Parts: sequence; structure tokens; C-alpha cells
Amino acid sequence: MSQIDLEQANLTTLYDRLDALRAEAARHLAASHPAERPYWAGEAARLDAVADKLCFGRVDLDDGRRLYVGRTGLFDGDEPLLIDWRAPAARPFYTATAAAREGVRLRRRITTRDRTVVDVDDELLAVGAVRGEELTGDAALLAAVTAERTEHMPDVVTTLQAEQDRIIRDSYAGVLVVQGGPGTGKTAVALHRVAYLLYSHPHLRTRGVLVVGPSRMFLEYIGQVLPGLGENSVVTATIADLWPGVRLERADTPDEARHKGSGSRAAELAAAVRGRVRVPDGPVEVPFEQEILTLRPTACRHAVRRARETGLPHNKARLVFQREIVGVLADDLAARLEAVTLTDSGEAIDGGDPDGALGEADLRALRAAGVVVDWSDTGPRRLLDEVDVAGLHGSLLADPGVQAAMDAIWPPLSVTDFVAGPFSTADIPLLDEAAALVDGGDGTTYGHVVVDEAQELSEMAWRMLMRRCPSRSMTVVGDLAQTSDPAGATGWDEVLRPYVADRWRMAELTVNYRTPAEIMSAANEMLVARQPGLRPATSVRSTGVPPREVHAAPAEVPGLLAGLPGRIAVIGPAHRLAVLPPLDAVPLTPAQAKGLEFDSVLVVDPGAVLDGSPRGHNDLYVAMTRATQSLTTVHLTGCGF
Ligand SMILES: Nc1ncnc2c1ncn2[C@@H]1O[C@H](COP(=O)(O)OP(=O)(O)OP(=O)(O)O)[C@@H](O)[C@H]1O
Repeated sequence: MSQIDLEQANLTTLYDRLDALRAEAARHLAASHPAERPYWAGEAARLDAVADKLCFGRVDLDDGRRLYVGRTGLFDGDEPLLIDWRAPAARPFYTATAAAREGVRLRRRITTRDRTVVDVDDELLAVGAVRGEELTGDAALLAAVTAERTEHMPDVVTTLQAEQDRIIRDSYAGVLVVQGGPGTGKTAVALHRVAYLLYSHPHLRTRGVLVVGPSRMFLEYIGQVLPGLGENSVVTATIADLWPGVRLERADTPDEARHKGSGSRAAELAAAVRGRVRVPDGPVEVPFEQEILTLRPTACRHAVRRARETGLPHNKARLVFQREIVGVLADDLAARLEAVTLTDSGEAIDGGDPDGALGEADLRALRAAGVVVDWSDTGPRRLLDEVDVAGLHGSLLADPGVQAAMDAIWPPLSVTDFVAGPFSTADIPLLDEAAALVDGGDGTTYGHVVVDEAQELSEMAWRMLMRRCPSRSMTVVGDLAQTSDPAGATGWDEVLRPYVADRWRMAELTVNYRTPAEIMSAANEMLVARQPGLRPATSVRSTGVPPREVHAAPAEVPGLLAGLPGRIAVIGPAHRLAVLPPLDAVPLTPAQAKGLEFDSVLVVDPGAVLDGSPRGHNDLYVAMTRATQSLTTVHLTGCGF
């Protein structure tokens, strides 16, 4: 029996088992109690998702055991048929090398199409040269990285590399920063890490995981990775998506973006909200029913202090303030009601009975104030018991005159009192900050947050994300050399320290799986000239084809696309893209191209990209490093720029 036949027999057993589980899930879905159906629907979707490339690896161990590794765990009774790639037992499949074998004698990569084994690729680790921590599975990896790109990012679970695996399985606690050059798999690693964390920390399924990306297009591009790994419960969003319902109608200048993104806006907003509480200089007269009550500044100050001590957002602390003020007014009112009825010496006046019982007028006043009066009780008594006082509080609170007096001191506020439209993206964190100060926001939080292209986030955007992640369990993915937002990050420590002190750690990725060496070297040369000290990532392959540089009129650009391989992007400043004729390619600005990749890339007017913003060199670097096969830079001619 050939090795392929042998693996085919095993694969058939695995699919039989999977089919049995799918049939069981379908049966439960049809027959179970409605409350249980969402679970079975999720399980059925998960089992469907893992069916493609169900099993992709095998390790033979020194102790004679043979383990198959795949997208999910499958068992025959207690006997493991297939180990989930996230299980500890599967780890050596990714990390074992000839130098550190971890008990692995042989690693086999199994390539399947539909339910058929088409290839097996063996690495014998027990013998052979010791090469340190080399890339594993070269043939499978090269096939993966040279494959033509589609509009969706593929998962790379079959060819994860050791340096990536270490990051994926890193501890859940604290903030892990994954820094690495373009194409080093930061996004891929972050998404596989989410799948791993959901597997190893099931409580995250209820607490939720949020993945934040730079654009909707990017989120669509990565959108199939987690479902393909059987994980359907993760929320993906841009910063703007986290504040739904706002129309983004303006673009900021770099200076405006920097200003709006600066952390000092937080203190300013806090001061502005605080400043809306105004204690009066002198006594305030408060009309209530037939009475004019008095509020003194000391009482107001005391109430304000009590409200502030709670630390609640403005509109919630307002209720505490009101309770305090109403307490003061109620005392004032009670004293007056008593005074109407009895003098200090206990004499009845103003219609009261000599025995101290209430007169008709008093009873009417009390009833108007919402105080419950026991009509059968005519003997002397304290006028207001606890129930009366509560009733009085309610009446005072509901009274428009009292409300107006309190609102003049501690008004109800709304977010738009502080951040006004038309809004830009940089206003979103300001709106969120204002909401946190005014009413506490919607309070949605997650158990783990992944931030992709994290170098782009302003200090205000970080505040917004930290509010959604009280556990501070985060995976932060980025490349400081690709920062293009004027308010973006220049160092991870300065970004994270305010929130987690030194509870953050950095892992680096060093191998570029996307961009061939020839393109990478041109991009690095361009960047290093403007930003010395950059440590370029090593490309995993070279194509022998250097980037092309051409001069062409806009009308000639479509002709430049002819013969380019695969999916093509044309990347340039918006006003340059606007002068091009319709193209059979995806037109993108460098900001829109963030995180995406294409087989072929045409960068239009690199000079204009460089001059387009203070971080133009980072934009050009991003544009050049999107290509997996071919890069052309086009200097536009004949259009009077
Ligand atoms: N282990 C791997 N096996 C196969 N392909 C891989 C592997 N790691 C990464 N890749 C591929 O390399 C490409 C780049 O990955 P990814 O987009 O995650 O990089 P990145 O570091 O986020 O890039 P950038 O910062 O430039 O956006 C993707 O096509 C990804 O599928």
C-alpha cells in the first residue's frame, strides 16, 4: 500500500466520523428544545466549517505514537482520531525542528482536495542536518505563499511557522504586542491566536472577543479566516463601527487629526463636562406648590461634592445630586409645615387644633405635596414620618419648578453638547469619550480585544478601546514603520504604559511571507533613506523579477496592467486615481490598502504619495509592500501636475 493510499484510508475514517457528528447535530437541531437550538446551530456550522482540509498533518513520536493534526478534535470513544491544531499535543507539529525535536521522529504534511489525499510531504527529524530554527514544511509553505490571491485572506493553519506558533499560544493575560514588518503574518497570527484563545479559554465565548481593523474592506478581507477555523462568535469592527449611527461627512487635515487624537482632549472634555455644574453665588428661591423654598450655596456645594464622590458619569451623578438637594428642600418644607401648625411652645396657630392635630389647610398642603395623611388619626404626632418624607421627595422631584432650579446647577447633558458635527473618523473617539463622561456609554465590554494595524490608533482611540477591555487582555498587532495616521503611534511603551504599566510584552515576527525579496529590498531602500534604523524582515522567497519603474500618461495606465498576474491593485493618492481611465483593477489610496494584499500592484505617482502627508514615506512603504508577485511604479506624465 502506498503512503498516499494509507493516508487516504485514514482520511476516510476521519470524514466518516465527522459525517456522523454532523448528522447528529442536524438531528438535535430539528428535535431539540428551542432554547437549545442556537447551540446545535452553532455546532452544525462549526462542523461544516472544519470539513475543508479537515486533516493536514501527522507526527510520529519516539514513543511509537502517531498523531494526526487537523482543524478539530475527533474521537472514537476515548481514542483520539484527530487532534485539534490548538491542543497542546498538536504543538510539536508546528514547533519541532531537527535541533529541538520535542520527541518527534517524523512530521508529515498531508495535502488534500475535497476528501482525497493528493500529496504527502515528510520531514525526518530524527536524522539529518541540524539547521537551528528553520522554516518548517518548505514545500507546503512555498505553495501557500505563491498561490494566487483571492479577495479573502486564507487561514494558514496548515503551514504555521514556529515563531508564529509561539505567539499564537502565548499567555492570555496582559497585552501582547506583535510587531513585525509587512507581510510577516501579524494579521494571520492574531486571528489564529483568537481561535486558540477561544479553544483554551472557553469563558471567552461568553465574554466576547473583539477584532478591530483599519477599514471595512480589511475586515471583509480577513472575514473568512475565523469562520474557516470553526469560530463564528467573534465581533469585528473598525473604530467607527464601535460608535454606530454617526455619518462620517468630513475629512480632517493632518493637523486637525493630530489635535483631535491627542490625549489632552480627554482632560479638556472632562473639564468641560465638570464646568457645566455651576454652584450659585447666593441663595436660590425655589417655588414649590404655594411655598417659596430656599437653596443655599453651602447646601448646593455639599450636594455637588456628594455627587462627585460617587465617580459616576455626569448624568448618573446628577441623580445623586438631585437626591441630596431634594433632601434639603424636604427638610425646609417639613420645617415650614410644622411651623404652620404649631408654635415653638406647642400652641396651635393658623387653623390648627389646640391639641396639635392638623388643621384643614395643613392637611391640604401636605396632600398636595404627596404626603400620605392618616385621616383617622387626629391625636398629636410628628407631622412627617418616613413614608411622608419619601412622598414629599417624590413630589419635589416631579415638580417643574424644583427641577428647573436643580437643572440650573447640574443640567442634564448630551454628548453633542461637547462634540459637534459634521463628524470625521477622528471625532469618533471624542464622541465616545464624551459619552463615557456624560452617561457612561453603552457599557459593552469584551474578554479579549485584538487591535490590528494598531500603529494607526490615536491616544484617544486607545482610550476608547481600553474602556471596552477592562481585563486588559489584548493582542496588539502593528508595525511602527507603517504608521501613516498623523495621530498614530511612534512607540508601544508610550501607548500602553498609561493603561497597563509594564504588563505588556512584545513578540517579533521576522520573516516576510508576502513580498518577494526583490520588491522588499526596493521598499526597504526607500524607507531606510528616510527613516534610518529600520530592521527589514527577510523575505521567504524571491521571484527574480525586480520592480518596474515607468513613466506614463494616465491614458496609458490600462495598458500597463496587461499581462500582470492575478488580482491587481492600483494604489495612489485619491486625486491621482481620479485622473485615470476605468481600470480592470482595485483602485485604493495607501490608507485603504492597509493590511490588504494583491498579486500585482501598480503604485501611481510615488512622488505624490511621498509628499501627500507628513508620513508619506510610510504610505509609500505600505503601497509597495502589498504585492505578492509584481510591483510597478508609475510616474504620471502629461497631466500638468
Ligand atoms: N505560516 C504561513 N503560511 C503561509 N502563508 C502565510 C503564513 N504566514 C503568513 N502568511 C501569508 O503571508 C501574507 C501576509 O500575512 P499578513 O497579512 O498576516 O501579514 P501582516 O504582517 O499583517 O502584513 P501587513 O503589516 O503588511 O499588513 C498573507 O497572505 C498570509 O496568508
